[in-house]
Amino acid sequence: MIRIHFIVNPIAGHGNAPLTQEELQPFFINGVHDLTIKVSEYKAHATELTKASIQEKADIIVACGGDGTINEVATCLIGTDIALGIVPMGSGNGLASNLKIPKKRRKALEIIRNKHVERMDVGNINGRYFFSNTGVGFDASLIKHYESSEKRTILGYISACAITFRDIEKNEPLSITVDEETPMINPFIILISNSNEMGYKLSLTPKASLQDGLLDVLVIKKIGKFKMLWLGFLILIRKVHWLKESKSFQTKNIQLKCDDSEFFDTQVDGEHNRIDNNHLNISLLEKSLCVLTAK
Ligand SMILES: Nc1ncnc2c1ncn2[C@@H]1O[C@H](COP(=O)(O)OP(=O)(O)OP(=O)(O)O)[C@@H](O)[C@H]1O
Repeated sequence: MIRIHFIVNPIAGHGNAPLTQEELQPFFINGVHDLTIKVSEYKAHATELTKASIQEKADIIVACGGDGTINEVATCLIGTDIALGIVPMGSGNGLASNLKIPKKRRKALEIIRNKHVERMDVGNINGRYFFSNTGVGFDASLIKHYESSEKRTILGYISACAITFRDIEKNEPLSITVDEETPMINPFIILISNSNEMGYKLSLTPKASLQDGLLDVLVIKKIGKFKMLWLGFLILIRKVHWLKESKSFQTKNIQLKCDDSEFFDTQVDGEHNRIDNNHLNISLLEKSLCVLTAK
């Protein structure tokens, strides 16, 4: 018997399409697959449910949600032989896109049934894991405002974007050093990515691979508002490297240091995460997660 546990985030992707036992059963075989559905009731609950599923000897644990849900589930599976399945139900679904797991539920469930396992790299930022990307600067501020608005809708996103733009000029100067290089004052973004997709088919690190043993880093120095509009356009056409204030490179390990603050506001797989340390150590665990993908 193959024990498959589905951990469902009911609010992911605005919670419009819950997953039910009736919907799942036709894709699996009675007597071969033993299905369990668990619903996450609050932030970080998916991690508790996954730990319980590991105790219950699940063979496959499926994260049903977006990158935040995947992060909570997959964090418990690192270094185990339990395969992570994904049913993309989030808004952006960055990691699922990189893994070519379609949003069409039937196709995503077929991938789980077919059980084709690959190993992928996992990032680590000061002890916390990330699977898609992490970063400081504009994206971290945007997500912080988005989460505090409590409106997980496109309007909430637009309003968070407007507040982040407005506040950019007001921010206290923060001097940030990347590795041992010259400090930068208020860099626009420092994005460290394992995946080539950020969600919504957007990418700031199109050359990133989940299996190359490397992190792809994008650093954009402080830029003015017109340059930000130009950057927005370059993101849409996947040509961020045309911006002369940008620098991209690959590495296994990167250190960030902030001289003017005792903490970093970061985003980790699209969720705000305050790290109470003025030093960030970001590294990679090669091929440490088993994930189900299309062949
Ligand atoms: N029942 C719940 N009520 C409120 N929040 C929840 C609940 N269950 C899970 N969460 C939280 O929901 C957050 C968002 O989840 P997730 O990232 O999967 O969806 P999304 O934001 O729609 O997708 P994406 O990240 O791909 O854009 C996660 O931080 C998770 O901890």
